[in-house]
Amino acid sequence: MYIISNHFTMKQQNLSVYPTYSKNMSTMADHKTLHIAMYPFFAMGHFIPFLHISNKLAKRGHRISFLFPSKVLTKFEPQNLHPHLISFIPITVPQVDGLPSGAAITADVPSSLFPSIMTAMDLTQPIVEIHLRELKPHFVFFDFTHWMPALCRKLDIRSMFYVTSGAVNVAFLLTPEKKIMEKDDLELDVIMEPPESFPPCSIRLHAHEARIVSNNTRPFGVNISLPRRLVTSLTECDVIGIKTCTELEGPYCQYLKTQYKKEVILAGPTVTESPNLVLEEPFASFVASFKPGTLILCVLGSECVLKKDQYQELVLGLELTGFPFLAALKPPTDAETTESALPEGFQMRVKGKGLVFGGWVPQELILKHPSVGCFITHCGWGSLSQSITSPCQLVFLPNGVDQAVNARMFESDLKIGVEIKKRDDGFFSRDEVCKAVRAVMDVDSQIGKEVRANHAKYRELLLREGLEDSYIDKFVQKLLATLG
Ligand SMILES: C[C@@H]1O[C@H](OP(=O)(O)OP(=O)(O)OC[C@H]2O[C@@H](n3ccc(=O)[nH]c3=O)[C@H](O)[C@@H]2O)[C@H](O)[C@H](O)[C@H]1O
Repeated sequence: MYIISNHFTMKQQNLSVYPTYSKNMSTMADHKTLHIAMYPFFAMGHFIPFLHISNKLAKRGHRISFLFPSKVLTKFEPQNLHPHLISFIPITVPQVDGLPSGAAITADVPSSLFPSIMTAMDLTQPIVEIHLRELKPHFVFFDFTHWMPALCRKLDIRSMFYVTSGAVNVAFLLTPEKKIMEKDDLELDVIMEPPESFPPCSIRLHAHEARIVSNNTRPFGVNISLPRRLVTSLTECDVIGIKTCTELEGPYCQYLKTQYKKEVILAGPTVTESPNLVLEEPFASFVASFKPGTLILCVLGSECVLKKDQYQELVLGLELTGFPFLAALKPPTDAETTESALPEGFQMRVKGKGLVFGGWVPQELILKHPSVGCFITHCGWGSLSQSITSPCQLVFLPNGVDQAVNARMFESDLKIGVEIKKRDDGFFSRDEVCKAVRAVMDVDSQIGKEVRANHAKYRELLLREGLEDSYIDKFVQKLLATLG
């Protein structure tokens, strides 16, 4: 049972935040200018891609009303490149029993509390309805709020499930053919293998990853598991949008279109036009102190928190490589601080050539720095999108199951990087960390040459002049076509 500590009425919702543009901007008569409301799951890995697409659409004159939990709204203002077209609408999120006060997004809590973040978001449904009735957008872009399509139908608004995690993992795990909805106790080998009519690939899940999927039946938010929530969203939305491109995931997008019998619109790789920010201290001088192409950057997304033993294997593996490194790792679940989590004497040994940072680092900016020679990523789609267009070598260390599917595709299909090998129980050692890094950093080895050549090919493909624009233009045309 969840305690809702605030009762919301129209007057309590600060409706004066709406942009002062004339209402008829969103009349159907004017088909050239769309008005889109955005409401992504309360997580950095969702906010960031929704903001990217908002900037791309606003650049073409479309209006965006971005609904944000009031507590985090100001954090994103610097990334609003078109404030005259993108309005941030603060949403007062009910306090949920068990969530630390002040916690608003997944990055604020351990993964065990992610379901409560979802519950808080589910409880905003009445507030969201009030705003949508007032805003009257053409579309709502959403992802984890499976109740959004029904709410939109009631208000004569179109709904798009905007998938920020890439297509392959949704296609591998969440289609009717996979039957993940029907049976909670799917056999492991059914989960490990691609569905029957899945595009040819060498993607397979390991047993320890399949066990995570088969156990994923607990409620994620109010009375529904995450898989059921996502399949419901995919089934009931009017149109599916995906932050990807055919050059990377064409066959999987086609498969999703066949499975869900609806339009699948691709936004392209949406390489970010990050505001021209400059790398600041303490990172700027540390990163600049190394020769080009020698620094290992290790960032495991906004949510991953390792256990202390894995945390230590990872940092000791970085030390073993002999390369300088910068690792952004949240302190492990069973340790209070970074200092107490690091192995005895480690910080003295690596002083000046290794830095373990316990908080948020400007990943995109650091990735652009010439010192960076290798990026160890957890394979969240946002980080993978950035990694493909970066010149450095890639090592994959997936944490979640969708990240594991992404890692398999990038290593065994695209062949642009190497995944750190894990034991059958999912544990990885310092030696495996070192082996994977050295493999991609060795310009003379067969694997080193192969990943460099393939990575360069995809990087050139995705950075091709006009590619981004052609995807977004087509994206808008298909949105307009959906309005009929
Ligand atoms: C869709 C969902 O995104 C989630 O988000 P998560 O944050 O883990 O990963 P990214 O998508 O890489 O998003 C992370 C985003 O945060 C940025 N960043 C992160 C850490 C840091 O210290 N500094 C940064 O700048 C990074 O550059 C990227 O833009 C999960 O992956 C989930 O598997 C996936 O389905």
